[in-house]
Amino acid sequence: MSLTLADDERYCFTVEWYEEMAARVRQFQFFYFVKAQSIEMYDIKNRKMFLRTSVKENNISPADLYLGNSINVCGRLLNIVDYGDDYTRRKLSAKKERTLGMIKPDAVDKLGQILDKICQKGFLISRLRMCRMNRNQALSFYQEHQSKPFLNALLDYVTSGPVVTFEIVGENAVGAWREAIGPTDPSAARKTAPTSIRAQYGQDVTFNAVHGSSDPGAAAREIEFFFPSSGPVPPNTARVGNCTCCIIKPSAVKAGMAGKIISAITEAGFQVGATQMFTLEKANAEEFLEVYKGVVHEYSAMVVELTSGPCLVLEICAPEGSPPVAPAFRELAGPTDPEIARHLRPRTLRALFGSDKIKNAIHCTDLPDDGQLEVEYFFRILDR
Ligand SMILES: Nc1ncnc2c1ncn2[C@@H]1O[C@H](COP(=O)(O)OP(=O)(O)OP(=O)(O)O)[C@@H](O)[C@H]1O
Repeated sequence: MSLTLADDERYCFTVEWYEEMAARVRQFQFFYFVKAQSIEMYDIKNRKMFLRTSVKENNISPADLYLGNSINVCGRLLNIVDYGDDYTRRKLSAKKERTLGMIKPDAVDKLGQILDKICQKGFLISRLRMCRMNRNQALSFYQEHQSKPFLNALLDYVTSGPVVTFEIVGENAVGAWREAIGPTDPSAARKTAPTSIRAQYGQDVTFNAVHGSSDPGAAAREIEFFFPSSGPVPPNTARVGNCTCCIIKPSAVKAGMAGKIISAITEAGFQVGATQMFTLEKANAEEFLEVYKGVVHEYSAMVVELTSGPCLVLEICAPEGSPPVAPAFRELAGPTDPEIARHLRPRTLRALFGSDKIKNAIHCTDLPDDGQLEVEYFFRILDR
């Protein structure tokens, strides 16, 4: 018996797409049919069907369907702005709680290890950026501690260097993340929650490595602080000096390899000057990869891969006075094809983390002179 769409479980959302050619935001009803594995979009203003496509072709799963997320459907970047019906709201809202996590300055050099641990604990990171707060911003973030005796020490601490902030989405995200980080004081954590993040990476009650929102209200406010839809945010930390660009590709992010790749990069002596999660529109991916158009016959597949989900962009830097970083980083990246890399250079990133020529774990800048340009593209032009 064939399944009609009317019998199928269906999730419905309101989504927005910024149509660049017309410079306007268009609204659609977005339908996700669970059993049929199909997607339909209905143009709200023009009251007609806009497109019908398959879930597989667009690499979208129910885990991607939550408010605030951006999904790529047929090359269009859609922002999920609201539930489209009560059934979807009831069914999905409890499963899609959000919270804010932060890696504090003393633990940012453990970024790879902490991200890996977050991933192993099964959390989904939906947005992430490295930034640096000034004192006023830190005071505003920690407004509930204005009268606490430790306020000054706390402000000194969180403004002493970059922090990495991220949004986690999932069932009971606030409580689950608080449990994962452990008690405020790392020495207590080492006794009562030895596998928690503070037990493993925290030093003392002030320098305790990570933050987690205390309740859903605080989470909403803190997410808005670091990821507002408009208005100022603490700036990203890109230095754009002796640097090169590395993109951990969507397939590697989805496979949970981002933390391990970052650890391999820092263990090889490179510094991560800045990092941010981006979900790219087709037009941006085409623009970024334009140098390969007509040169590399996998160009179209590279664009599809780069737009297939969130990627993590890193500014790779070397310590002061080092030789140009781009050629050295290309050595660590290894040959484009992971199969060749595994034969010739088995310790390179693509040999260790890539699966094929397109899903080869990372993009890295080809020509040394382009390193700054690629870093600027993400951190000066596309940032937010
Ligand atoms: N007694 C203290 N002395 C010094 N610093 C402290 C003290 N208590 C807390 N802090 C610092 O202030 C931060 C906020 O304190 P709070 O009581 O909200 O703890 P928390 O909720 O476990 O931590 P966070 O809000 O960072 O997730 C702590 O994470 C820690 O860095």
